[in-house]
This record gives sequence, C-alpha cells and structure tokens, in this order.
Amino acid sequence: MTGPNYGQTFAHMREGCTPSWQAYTRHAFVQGLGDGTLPRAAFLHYLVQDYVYLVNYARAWSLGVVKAETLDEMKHCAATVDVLVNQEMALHVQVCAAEGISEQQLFDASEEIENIAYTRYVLDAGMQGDFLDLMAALAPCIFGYGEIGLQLAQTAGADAPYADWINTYASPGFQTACTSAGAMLDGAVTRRLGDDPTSSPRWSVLQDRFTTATQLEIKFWDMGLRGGSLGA
Ligand SMILES: Cc1ncc(CN)c(N)n1
Repeated sequence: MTGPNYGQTFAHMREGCTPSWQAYTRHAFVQGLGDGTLPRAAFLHYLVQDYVYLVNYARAWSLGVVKAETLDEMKHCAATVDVLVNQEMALHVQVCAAEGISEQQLFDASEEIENIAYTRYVLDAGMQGDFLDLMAALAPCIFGYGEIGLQLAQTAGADAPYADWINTYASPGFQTACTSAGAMLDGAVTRRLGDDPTSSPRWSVLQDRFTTATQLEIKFWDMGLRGGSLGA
C-alpha cells in the first residue's frame, strides 16, 4: 500500500491494517469533504465534536510528556500540544464563529459516544502502557489526516466548499508535523525495541493499538455523517 512517507514505523503499522486504513482514509465523509457534497450540518456537527476531540487528544499528548524517556521526546510532545490547542483548533473556532457558535459553546459541547470511545481509548492506552503504547494509539490521528489532506488537495480547488479544512491538513505546516512525528516515532521505537521492531514480542500489541485507533477513526466519520445539532 502506498501513501506519504511519514517514517518506517507508520508504514509498517499502516501495512498491518490495510483494509481498516483504507476504510478510514477513503470514508464517505472524506469523499464528501473532497467533492463538496457533504451536507453543511454534518460538517458542523463533526467540527463541534472534533473540537472536543482535540481537547482530549491534546491531553493525551500531554501524557506523552509524562511518559517520555528523553528530552527530545518531551519537547516533541510539548510542541504538539501547543500546535493542537493554538493552531489546529483555530480552524474549528473560526468556522464555528462564522456560524454563530462560540468557543465556549464548543468547549461545553457534550460528547457523542464515538468521541468518548476514541479519546478515552487513547488516554487509557497511555495510562496503562508506556510511551510506545501511547504513540501507537495517537498515530492514526495525525498520519491519517495528513494523508487525507494531501489526497483531497489533489482535486479540490481553492473555492471548494471545504477548502479551509482541506488546506489545514494539506498545508506544509501540518505535513511537516507529520514528518517530524514520524521521525520521532521511529527514534522512540528503535530506542526501545531495537533495529528490527516488527520481530519484537511487543509489536503485535502496538499494531493492535494502532488498528483499534484506526477503527475508532472510522466510527468518528460515521458519527459525523449521522449529523445532529450542537451539543446533541
Ligand atoms: C477525529 C480526528 N482525528 C484526527 C484529527 C487530526 N488531528 C482530528 N482533528 N480529528
């Protein structure tokens, strides 16, 4: 399976769950974002939920600072928290403000079951496990959106209905974040599992975490397609 190069570990894990990865990155919600046919209500519902998702996802990266073994790992996790809360969430705040939804409303929105399932799974992986367990569960989020952003940017024009969303994830800034997360992950894996990590007895558990998080991404898109009202 081909896709952007975000490092060896990601390539192995993506290869280890190809059908789920394809279902995630080529989901009907993704197609609708790309060709502009996604109903606006579904998009806004997703975006409100995604804001809350990012709050918890940033908490999980903060846990990375706690579980890190090197200063570089700590710096990477701390910088990612900053990007999430100060950059990626700005898209959500901006788009929702234009629709009359305030940031406080976003912060207070109640979570859909799929949202709870995904973020608590990731947090639990980090609480129970070590740095690699946490990173394996965090990985589908960043690399998947990087891949989707690039894929949609190939065909969507500047005036496409969801161009802002597409450009956020296709942007050089987000792509650099994916590349540097991939390099950090490769270093973290080599440090703990050596040069042949897929032969390690730990690999199947890490693959399982990556696959489960990928399946939870699919459920998150399903939730988005279902639509709903703010806070529902
Ligand atoms: C559910 C989900 N997955 C991934 C991303 C990209 N950070 C996101 N914003 N939301």
